[in-house]
Amino acid sequence: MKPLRIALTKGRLEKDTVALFEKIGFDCTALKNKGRKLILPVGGHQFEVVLAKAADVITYVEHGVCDLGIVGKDTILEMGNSFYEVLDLGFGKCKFALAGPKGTDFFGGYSAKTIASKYPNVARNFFESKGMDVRIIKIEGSVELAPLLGLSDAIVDIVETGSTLKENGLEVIETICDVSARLIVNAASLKLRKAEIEDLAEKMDRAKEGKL
Ligand SMILES: Nc1ncnc2c1ncn2[C@@H]1O[C@H](COP(=O)(O)OP(=O)(O)OP(=O)(O)O)[C@@H](O)[C@H]1O
Ligand SMILES: O=P(O)(O)OC[C@H]1O[C@H](OP(=O)(O)OP(=O)(O)O)[C@H](O)[C@@H]1O
Repeated sequence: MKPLRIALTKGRLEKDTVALFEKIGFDCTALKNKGRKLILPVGGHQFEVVLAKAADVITYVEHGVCDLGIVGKDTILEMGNSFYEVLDLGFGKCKFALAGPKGTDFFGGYSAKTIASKYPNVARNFFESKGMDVRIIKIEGSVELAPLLGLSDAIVDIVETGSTLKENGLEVIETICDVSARLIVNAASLKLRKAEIEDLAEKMDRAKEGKL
């Protein structure tokens, strides 16, 4: 049987994923000593971990070239989902928030607002749910710069500790929703390799709860 292929978001979610796999008892030596290699065996040759950017994790799972993926809820909310989200992994915890310059009355006044975000769809849905018409500008990173430079009135972005906002004179105006890492599964894989996938998800769930 070929290994189950798991797309894993490079960066912040890697360490916690390795810790969870090791709690289950999967050998992560190759993943921990990966160098520049992008496809690594985990748990002997039971699994193959593919290291990818967050949005690409979803693309690979949707197209079925990876059976499973580990990705933040932020990326799922932004990109939509034609896959199954089977488990909240309980790490990579942060929030989506609307934030702006400290002390400004964002919802006061009648002028049309401009919002900068790396997550334009999340921002659009948030303002649509409020019945507010805003202009949204897509920014690729360090979104906090946009209001500081006068490009936008506010931002929709991830907040974890709040340090980036604080150090740049910004504050949360409204929290939008919680974000954490999720286990996602390709629809066909879930049918064809149901037992293996359910077994893995159950192990990850138990390890997360400290029951292994
Ligand atoms: N400050 C944060 N605190 C906690 N989790 C975060 C934080 N920022 C991002 N995340 C989560 O970790 C995931 C990966 O973030 P990471 O910063 O590693 O890469 P990225 O922001 O998607 O892309 P880039 O490589 O361009 O920085 C995010 O999609 C989100 O779910
Ligand atoms: O509340 P904090 O703990 O300060 O974390 C929030 C920051 O972390 C993320 O940025 P990241 O470091 O991923 O860089 P980016 O802005 O380039 O995406 C996010 O976009 C915020 O800027």
